[in-house]
Amino acid sequence: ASATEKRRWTLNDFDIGKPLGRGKFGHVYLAREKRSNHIVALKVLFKSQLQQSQVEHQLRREVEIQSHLRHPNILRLYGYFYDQKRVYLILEYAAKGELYKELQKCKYFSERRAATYVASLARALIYCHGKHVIHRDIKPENLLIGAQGELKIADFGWSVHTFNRRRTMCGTLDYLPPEMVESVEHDASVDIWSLGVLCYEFLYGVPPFEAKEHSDTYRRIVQVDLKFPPKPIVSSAAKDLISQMLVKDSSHRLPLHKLLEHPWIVQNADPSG
Ligand SMILES: O=C(O)c1cc(-c2cccc(F)c2)nc2ccccc12
Ligand SMILES: [Mg+2]
Repeated sequence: ASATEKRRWTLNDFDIGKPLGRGKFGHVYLAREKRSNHIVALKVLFKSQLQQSQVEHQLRREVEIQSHLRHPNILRLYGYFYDQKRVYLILEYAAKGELYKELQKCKYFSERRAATYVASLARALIYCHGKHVIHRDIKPENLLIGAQGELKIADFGWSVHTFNRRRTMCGTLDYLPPEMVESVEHDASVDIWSLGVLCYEFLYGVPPFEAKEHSDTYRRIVQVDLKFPPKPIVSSAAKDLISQMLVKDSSHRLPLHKLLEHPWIVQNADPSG
């Protein structure tokens, strides 16, 4: 049987290593599965916290979705188990860590690096949409970097159909498309919008509709108040792609398969992704 296939896991199956980070509901640790020596990331969530925030059903559903997705640019969920106080998620270990830290360090990315990331995310989203999974939470905090520098979508904010109002209350609005900030029904094209926001942030170092107050960000999103600063210098091909994704009418956003044929992606993205 493969090292990480469906089994009844317990904490004794793992040697626990250094903490990799902390989230709202608990910590993530480096861990090694004893039988296979397979290195994983073990996410430890406190049941009390999950109950307080009333997210246990969302977590179950997202774990269900995540465990069935298989794509090089989507972080694997190998399994889960729980004890009296905690829920443990057995996750793929992304050796080069969090993308948002890399973006903070570099300030912004080269056009080749940005295009390579955007193309790999587009392929991952085409895969998800093909399985009727809408991500809805594409932002730097939810992206990790694998050992070969490849991007991995790492968030459990996945959901198939429900719209979690609470999420928009506490999370940043920056990445939400008009139809979500206006709380009208939405479809897979919300991910095209968020990918456009991400592409802008990769190239300029800040998201396009950033403002001091939530209310100003809200207004800039619904008005699609898109401006390209003079610095850093960005090619018109990149601006053209972003302008075709950040379109208010969701049915007029550039479809993801067309994105992969856009000149800026074809000329700049590293095919290996
Ligand atoms: O005590 C439980 O049965 C329990 C199970 C799970 C759970 C079960 C499968 C997958 C998953 F992600 C989480 N989550 C919880 C969250 C709060 C309190 C209790 C639980
Ligand atoms: Mg998240």
